[in-house]
Amino acid sequence: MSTPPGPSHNSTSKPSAVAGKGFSHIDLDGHNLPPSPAPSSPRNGRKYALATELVYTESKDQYGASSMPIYQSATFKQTSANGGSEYDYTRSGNPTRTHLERHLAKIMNAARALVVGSGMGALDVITRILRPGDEVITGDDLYGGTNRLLTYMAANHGIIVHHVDTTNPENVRGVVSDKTAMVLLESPTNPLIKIVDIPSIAKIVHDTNAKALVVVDNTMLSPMLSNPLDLGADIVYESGTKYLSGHHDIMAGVLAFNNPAIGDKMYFTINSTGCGISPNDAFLLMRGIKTLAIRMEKQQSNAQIIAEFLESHGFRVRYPGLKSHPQYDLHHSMARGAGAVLSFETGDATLSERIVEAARLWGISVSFGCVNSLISMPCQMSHASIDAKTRKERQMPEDIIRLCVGIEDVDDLIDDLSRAVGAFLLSDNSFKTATALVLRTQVSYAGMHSLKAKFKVTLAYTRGSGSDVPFCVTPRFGPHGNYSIFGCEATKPFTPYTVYMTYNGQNTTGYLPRYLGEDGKITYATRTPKPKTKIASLSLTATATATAATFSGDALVTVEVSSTVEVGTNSSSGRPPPPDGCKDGPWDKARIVIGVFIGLGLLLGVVSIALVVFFVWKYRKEERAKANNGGEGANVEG
Ligand SMILES: N[C@@H](CCSC[C@H](N)C(=O)O)C(=O)O
Repeated sequence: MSTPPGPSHNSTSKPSAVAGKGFSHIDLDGHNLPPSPAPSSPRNGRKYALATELVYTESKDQYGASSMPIYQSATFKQTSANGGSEYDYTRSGNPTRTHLERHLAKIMNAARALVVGSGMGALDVITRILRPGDEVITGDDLYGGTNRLLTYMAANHGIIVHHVDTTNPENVRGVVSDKTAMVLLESPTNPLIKIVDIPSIAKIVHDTNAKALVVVDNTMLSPMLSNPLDLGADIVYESGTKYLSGHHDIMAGVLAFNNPAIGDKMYFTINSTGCGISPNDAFLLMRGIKTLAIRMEKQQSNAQIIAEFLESHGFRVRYPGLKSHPQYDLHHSMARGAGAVLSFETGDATLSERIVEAARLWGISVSFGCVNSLISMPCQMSHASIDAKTRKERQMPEDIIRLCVGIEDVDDLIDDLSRAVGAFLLSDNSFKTATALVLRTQVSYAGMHSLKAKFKVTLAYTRGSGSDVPFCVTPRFGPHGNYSIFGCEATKPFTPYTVYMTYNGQNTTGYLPRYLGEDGKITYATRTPKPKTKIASLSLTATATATAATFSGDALVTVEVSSTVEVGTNSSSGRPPPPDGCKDGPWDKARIVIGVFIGLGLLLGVVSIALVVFFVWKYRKEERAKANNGGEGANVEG
């Protein structure tokens, strides 16, 4: 292996005098540099909790601007021909970028951070230290772009890449050697959400080869949830396009290190190749970072609810916030949260595709970390650059759907997902899953009565077109006999609102049961835009057993289901149910009448005022005209 300008690889070494020191005018290859290539981004040191540090900045702006201005300038005037100023040229450095880099170094627990134009740009800077013959060890599940760059380097630059299952550190031990120049890790991996034991791998690697660099892509967790430098990594990089900026309106890549020699090398490449972030994007990234904590908290709590929702409906969900994740403990030993990216499988790639395309609120988009929720099929999108054969070898499920959860109202997200998922689950060969949905039927009810009832439900399903076909089966009992509909059903958390139903082939939306008759008959309140009555604590659980199930084509199929419903409450909240199903009760009618009266009264008032104003105006006008006529006459005569 040839020797690039080499870092000491001592991951424990403390920051040198990089901070605050004038930049050396001799570069790593011993050349004299033009004056003042921009300096470093020394760590200011964290004093407060991370959420505080994210918004707390110290800048030496000449006017004390509380938000670091955008220095939209390519060049900087110097006080003498041989330097004298901190900046000369924005490729080398720019005050807006330096401010951002200092801030990032602080929140990433790094001695130094550097920012470039994209996450892949950051990896490019890192991998430029590799030389022909160098070996790289990386995962068998990793972001498609990373895989593409490594494959390119293997084909063109003589790098040897080993893909191993990094969830087992022993697999890394099996290939690490004195030829290993870099071990490149993701945790969680993208998109299979596998967890990698960074501290164990870092130890194995450094014990075997002190020169090998452990590099971690921390994009999925962000500094909010993890600091891989504290776990033994030598370099951490992130796509700033994602959680750090949070709005999918810029591209950015961040690199951070503790070893100053590594920092100098990375800076050398950035200055030489000109990939540093622009002042404008540096400003936007800085602004985004300030809201990282609040965004991540909301995204993460939404993700947890959504993961539980999908899991409770029988899907195989990959998310480290779920106890069922095989590496739950490992993840939480390294990170402060589970993040907001999860994936799940449907068992069929075409079905997954249809689900993704049926989503409305969830945008079909690559990337993650945005305030908006996104849905994607990695094999066709973010990881499409990994060829199908390799994907198969690496056991990447073609049907995997990746969800990147945003900050929207979680009930809306679940509604949309339920509808998208449900639109296709009750199709052809998927009935088993549909049955699972039926069995988990659980609704809440703002009722006042107690009920113990046994009943038999006949469920009819007409396969419709588009995504409006509801997915879950909810028994409906009305005064006109027992019949059934398919409705989008909430489990946990309870979604009090929309139910998508088909009854007699017609799609309609409405709410979960509001009315429970004295006779134990339940009806739905349909076509109600918002529930007027707060859903009370009463819960109704229906269990059902499917006895027959064959769906084919567009045929109407009848499924016999016997169910038991138990409801028990004496809740006194809410108003009494109307006597007959969803018909409006006396109070509803009274409210309509009162509303009409108030409306008419208001209208009458407005019209009366307008008339009075008009007549007063008319009267005054006539009076003025009369007075004017009289005056003019007098003058003429005089
Ligand atoms: N067309 C792009 C796809 C970018 S995917 C972005 C990303 N990091 C993710 O995981 O979604 C490409 O080919 O790189």
